[in-house]
Formats: sequence, C-alpha cells, structure tokens
Amino acid sequence: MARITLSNLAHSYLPHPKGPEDFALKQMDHVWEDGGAYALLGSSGCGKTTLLNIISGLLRPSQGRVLFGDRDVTDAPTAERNIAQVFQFPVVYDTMSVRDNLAFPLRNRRMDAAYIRARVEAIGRMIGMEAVLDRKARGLTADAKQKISLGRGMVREDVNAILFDEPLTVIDPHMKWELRTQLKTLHRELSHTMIYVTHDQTEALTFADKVVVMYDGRVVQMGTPQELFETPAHTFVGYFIGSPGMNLLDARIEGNVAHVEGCAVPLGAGYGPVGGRAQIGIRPEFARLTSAEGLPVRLRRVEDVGRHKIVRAEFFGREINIIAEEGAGIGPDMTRVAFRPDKINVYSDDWRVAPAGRLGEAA
Ligand SMILES: Nc1ncnc2c1ncn2[C@@H]1O[C@H](COP(=O)(O)OP(=O)(O)OP(=O)(O)O)[C@@H](O)[C@H]1O
Repeated sequence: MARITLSNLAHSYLPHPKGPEDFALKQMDHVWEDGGAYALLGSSGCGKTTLLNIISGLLRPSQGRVLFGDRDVTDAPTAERNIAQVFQFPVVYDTMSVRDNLAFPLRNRRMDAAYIRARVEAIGRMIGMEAVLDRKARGLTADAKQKISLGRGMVREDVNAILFDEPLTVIDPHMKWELRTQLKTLHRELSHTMIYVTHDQTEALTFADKVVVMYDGRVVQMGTPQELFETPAHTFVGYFIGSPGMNLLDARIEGNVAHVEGCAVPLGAGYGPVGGRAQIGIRPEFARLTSAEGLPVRLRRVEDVGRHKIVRAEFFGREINIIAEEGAGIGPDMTRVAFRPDKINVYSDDWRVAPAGRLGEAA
C-alpha cells in the first residue's frame, strides 16, 4: 500500500494545448493518503476518469509526476503499479466459473491454492454470490457480472490502491446500498487506499471519509462530508452537494453585514473587503420562513418529500429554497425568509472567503 502524490500534474488530450481551456485536467498538486477511503465526485466531463487513468497508468500525464510512496511511477506501466481497477461496466470471462473469475488475479500471482480458496470464498460471501461460485459467468445478469468485477477488484490484499470508476451504475438500487456498505466495511478491515469515482453525491458521502470534489478539470475541495456541507470552498460544491443545493445571492459585504437588493442580512462573522463578484451562500436547511424578519419573498410552491418540506420561494427573480420541518405550518403571512447568520458563507468570484473573525472574537 502507498501514499499517492500527484505533483504539478496536468493533462491535455491535444498535442499542442494553447490555453487552460485545452486541458482536461488543469495543473494540480494532490495527495491521497495511504489507507484513505476517498470519493472523487463531480459532474460529467470534469476530468474524474482522466485523473483515475493517470493514477492507474492507463494514461500518461502531459505534465507533472505521479509518486507511489517515494517512487516516481509516471513512466511505469499499469502492471508495475500494483493497482486494482473496477470499471463502470463488467469485465468478466464468460467461459469461466464465478470462482475462477474471482481467483484469476491471485492465480496470476501464483498464490497458494489454500489461500486462494479461502479468499475467494470470503469475497464470494461479501458480494452475495457464495451459492453460485461454481456457475459459469455466461448467462448471469449484468448486475451479477458487475458484482464479480467488484469482487475481483477486491480479491488481492497486496495492492497499492483500488480504483472504482462509477462501479454501481448497472447495479439495482437496493443492491447498490448494500454493496456500498460492504465496500466501506471492507475498507475498514483491509485499510486499502480506495478511490471511488462517482457523480452521485449519496454514493460519495456514504462511502468516503474524504470527498474530493472536481469541477472543470480542477480539485475544488477535499473534505469530510460535514466540511463540504458546512463550508463549501467553492460555489460549485455548495450547489452540487445537498438537495436542494446551497442558495446563492449576489451581495455587497460590509463587515458583518451583507447587503442584498437593498436588504441588510446579518452575518455570523466580520469580513475584510471582498473583491470580485461577492455572494452569500446559505443552505436551505439554515433558512426559515417568517412573517416578520428577513428578505421579502414570493412563495412559489411547497414540496412534501417525506421527512421535511422543500419550500420554493422567489426573491427578485431568483429562487430561494427553504427546508421546513414536516409539521411546520406555512401560513399566508409567511412572506419572508431569514437565514442563520453563523451558517452563511461568503464567496468572492466563486471561492469562499475566510472570515476575519467570528463575532465576539478578536478579529
Ligand atoms: N480520449 C479522449 N480524447 C479527447 N478528449 C477526451 C478523451 N477522454 C476524455 N476527454 C475529454 O476530457 C474531459 C474530461 O473527461 P473525463 O472522462 O475525464 O471526465 P469525467 O469526469 O470522468 O466524465 P464522465 O463522468 O462523463 O465519465 C472531457 O471534456 C472529455 O470530453
């Protein structure tokens, strides 16, 4: 197992890139700590697969170095990197039994037969296929075949890292939850470095200890699910994570007050001058409808989604979402929305601005 360092890395698929827009991965430095469970989260086309393929050696970066521990592997082929990779669609040998498919990476490395038998049975149990180990893979559903691919990715205990590229796309929703939980358990048992690529925030937040969010070829934040929720470093993180995402409003910041369309919104901290496009960001969970204080809004609709309600309101042509308790009464006089000051984040040109000091603290 190894710590993986990406140093001064960038990648363009073009032979002669002219500017940043020609790079699928913009210049980055990033470290994946040994034994971490990471999710790599971002929307389609942001560079997740490119990054994964550079780590596994399927792709050589056009700039920068890849280190496993202290070893520079930038030019090392995939086979030398000791990486297991699970792809979006199943890769199984149809003519082999489930057992032989699972045993394949171990037999390749000439492991002891008794060890292979025990290990394959343990993995078979983990993916819920112990009863069909001796069946041929041919004729199994796509779902079952993908479970074999997952099992094969995890069968070796001696790999540097396991990379999963949207591995649950073809798995049915119930099994998805179960496999994700099992992957997490397996991570705790084996402490492999695992990098799990997904564009699904639920998958990312339930699997990973640290979520790496990518946007437009860059890592915009690495953090725990709680950090991504409470202090999104970039407006994309605020918008992409959460359901609905963070509310963003253009503002002028003056110390501990944000001025939004002529209304003063108290902030939980003081700020120095905020340049560029200034915005405040507030999660719908920390906004509430009131009749007396806050920004004047027009209620558009209320969606009952089980444990809570999502209130869609409008403020000067922009949507503001509010999450209200299931039993909350929403009367016709509730035409204002107030924010929890300590939960408001401030952004300058999409990047979070650190407060100069919390209220009540020395700045
Ligand atoms: N082989 C390639 N040749 C040229 N451009 C490519 C190639 N592979 C990817 N790209 C481009 O690089 C950018 C990043 O693609 P990548 O597949 O890494 O994104 P992704 O985040 O994994 O997306 P998805 O979730 O859709 O797989 C995209 O603009 C894509 O069109």
